[in-house]
Amino acid sequence: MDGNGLSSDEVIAKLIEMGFQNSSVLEAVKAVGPSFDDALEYLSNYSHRNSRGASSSSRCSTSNEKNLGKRTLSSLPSSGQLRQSSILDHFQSTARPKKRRTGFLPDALVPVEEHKEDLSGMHCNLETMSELFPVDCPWELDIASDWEKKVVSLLQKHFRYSSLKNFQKEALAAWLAHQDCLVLAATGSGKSLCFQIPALLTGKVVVVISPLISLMHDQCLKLAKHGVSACFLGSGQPDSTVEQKAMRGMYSIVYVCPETVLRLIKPLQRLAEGRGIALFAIDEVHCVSKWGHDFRPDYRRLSVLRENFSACNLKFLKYDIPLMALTATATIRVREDILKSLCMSKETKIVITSFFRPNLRFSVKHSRTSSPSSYAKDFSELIDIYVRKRKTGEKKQTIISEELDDTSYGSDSYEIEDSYTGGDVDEVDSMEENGLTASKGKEMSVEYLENDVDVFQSVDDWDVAFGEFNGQSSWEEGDMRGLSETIDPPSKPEERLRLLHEPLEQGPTIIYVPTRKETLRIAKFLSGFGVKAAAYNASLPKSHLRQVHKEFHENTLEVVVATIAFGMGIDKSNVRRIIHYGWPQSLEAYYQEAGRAGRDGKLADCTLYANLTRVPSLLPSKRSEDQTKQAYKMLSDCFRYGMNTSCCRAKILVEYFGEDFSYDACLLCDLCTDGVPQMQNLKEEADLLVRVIATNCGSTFMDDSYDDTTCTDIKQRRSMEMLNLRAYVSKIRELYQKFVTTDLLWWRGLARILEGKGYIQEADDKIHVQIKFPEPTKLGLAFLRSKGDETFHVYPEADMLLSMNKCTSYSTFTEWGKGWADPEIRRQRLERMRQKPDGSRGKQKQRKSRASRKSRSRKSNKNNSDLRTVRGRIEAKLSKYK
Ligand SMILES: Nc1ncnc2c1ncn2[C@@H]1O[C@H](COP(=O)(O)OP(=O)(O)OP(=O)(O)O)[C@@H](O)[C@H]1O
Ligand SMILES: [Mg+2]
Repeated sequence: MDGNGLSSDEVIAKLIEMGFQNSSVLEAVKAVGPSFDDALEYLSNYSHRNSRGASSSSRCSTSNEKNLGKRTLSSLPSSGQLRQSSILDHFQSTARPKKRRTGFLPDALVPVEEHKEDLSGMHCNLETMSELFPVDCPWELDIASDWEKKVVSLLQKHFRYSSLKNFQKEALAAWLAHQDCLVLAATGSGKSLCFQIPALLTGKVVVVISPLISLMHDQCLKLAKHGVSACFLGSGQPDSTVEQKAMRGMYSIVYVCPETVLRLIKPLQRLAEGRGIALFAIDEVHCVSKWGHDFRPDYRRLSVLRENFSACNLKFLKYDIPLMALTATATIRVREDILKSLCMSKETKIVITSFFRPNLRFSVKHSRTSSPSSYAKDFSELIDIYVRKRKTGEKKQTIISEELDDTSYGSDSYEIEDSYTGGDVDEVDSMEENGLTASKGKEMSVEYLENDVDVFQSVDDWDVAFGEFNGQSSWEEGDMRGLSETIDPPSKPEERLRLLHEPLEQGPTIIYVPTRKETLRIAKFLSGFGVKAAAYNASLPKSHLRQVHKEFHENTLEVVVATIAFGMGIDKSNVRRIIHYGWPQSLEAYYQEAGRAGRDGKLADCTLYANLTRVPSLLPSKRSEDQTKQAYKMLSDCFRYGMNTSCCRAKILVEYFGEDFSYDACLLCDLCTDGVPQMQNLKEEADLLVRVIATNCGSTFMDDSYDDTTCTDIKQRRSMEMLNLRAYVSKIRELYQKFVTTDLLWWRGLARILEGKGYIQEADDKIHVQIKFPEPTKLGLAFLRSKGDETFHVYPEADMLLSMNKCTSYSTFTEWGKGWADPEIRRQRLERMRQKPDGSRGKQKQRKSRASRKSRSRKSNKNNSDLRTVRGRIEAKLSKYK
């Protein structure tokens, strides 16, 4: 320390800052010791000595002199050995011995301190880089002191955000402490920033593992806008040089799919030794788990990251490179699986925020969701909203309403109107007819897809022309506008109540459907009414998908009708409606997709239209036995969510993810606003159902000693005797006249309620979405024996309410149908049919059904030939691009 309390390093740095040459300063300190005043005096004398007889080589170049500006203070030596201060000098003077490295400075390096900014955009070799950000240099010490301040300045500079959110702070603090971190935060909460900031803060590279190329592409584009260089690698990357450049450290953020990261272990190790890797971020990490909704086997192999990037394997590392795993949809079981599968450290910091999205308004509606007549009923409001916005003409409005009111509306009966006002009518024709309006382009029109479920896309689902994104200057006018509109979602109950009275703002809609075919059918239907709608599913041409993405982000599209292929991570702030048209496959998928709505914090609607009279059964086609079981379990949870009539929807959703919902109710969902149905005392019915089941299962079940978990011999026997719920309901109808007309749908709801109470359970080894082979439990038998309690008050569930509603239009529950379930009515009807003198009615019926079979087959032939024509057209068009 010198007399001013400065260390020798600080004395050196200060003198260099003042503009003295590096070598002179070192010589001065060597000569007079670490004293600032003495060294300054020495340098002054040195200057005089030199001005008298120094060689020109020791003088600073004249070009620097003119740059000195204010720095050439009168108090400082005015001679030529002073030169402009450079951060490189400072680092060189204090840096450790150089290591040999190759590579480039990142093209959009964004150093923290102001003076480092001079370097952005510059290309120099990595030797300089390693001086700036030496791998084993304790940059963390430098950053740790006031990292929050530095982050805020980066946030403002690049993203125009004023501060970090608490969970983002926590995640960054864990990373600074070299800890692994699992971030569980709601959709749209800003998880990406947790792994983007470390790249900006350190100048090292952040490697992000992401499941979809479309998602990587989206994020790279955004980063480029924010002035951060990024690229993605993988089979979707057409430019082979991008990978080499990335491995030499030219991009701050490198997105890779799991397959690629596994292939690139060695180059990544070299990158870690060169520019350095600040962090491995595993986004959408629920894909690791078999118990999650979107399992990707390659995600499980990511445990190699821990092995290959630990300090004990890579000697140049002081600490293991931290892992940061992020998701918005992980149940407790999935979380445990993630930690274990990725070999995350025992000290992994778990950062968890509420999964609650207070500005989302959830509701469930019954719909057959199967034909244009249901589309007409369910989408009339949507069509009105979008078409009214553009077309003020009364005529059009009337036409739409008339058409939509016609519930007998057949699949072939609607006319395609001019629609798609933004485009040239000629260009729209066949595309619109086929629901592919996105690209205005003449790409293709299809109705050729099988009824496929999009399970998941392979990582190379997306081909893009360019995979590198150079950070360009941030913030165009439009972006700024977008940002200023983002608000904090209402967390206080009174704020949420206020939302109730606000209309939805304008913005796009995403309709999620289970099958690829439906994406086309619904997009076609909506386009027919003039809505700018487009289909999106994994089997459509990449060029079309790209176009949909583009137009969706540019607000040119009003509605995207998609399978789950258009889900994870999509970050568009003003999506106002998410419609699920048909049962989703899990609540995780549902919440993930619903999470695309209202990311600007404003009110948004999430509506599930599902056929509440049918038990869903559509499952992914490729799955193991284990996965099948899990898939049924998840589908079952989803079904129960739809059937629920008594508990706030948001509460069910967040509790599904293991969160204690602290708000009681969201105040916005259909059940919070419309209220719950009246409770009913179903003691008699419940008693009856449990009794009939218990009686059939054998007298042992009525025995006091029965234990539903341990009695294996009974269980073996019962598999022989298993009756399904339908059979029990028939028995009840046979035995009790009173219940002859109570349909199966109603009993199905009651069975679920009894199962929920623990009175009956599934006897089958398989998992069923709805209890199928009921057997009584010990609790159920106790319920039968209980004499005192004569009430069993419950809320009827959605299917029970539907069956009680006489106006139900679905055929399975018509009086005619019900009649056949009644043995007496059935006997009478059969008798009457036999008695017809010439069986005329029977013949007439046969004729009718033959005619309808013929017409069906004609239709299907026509469809097939249409299909062939369309396919031909598509192939012809696609061949042009080959
Ligand atoms: N600190 C912040 N201040 C203000 N807005 C922020 C902040 N961090 C993130 N955001 C906003 O949050 C939006 C969503 O961010 P991001 O895409 O990272 O969400 P996510 O949590 O990854 O969601 P998902 O789970 O759906 O992928 C961003 O577009 C941005 O506008
Ligand atoms: Mg995300």
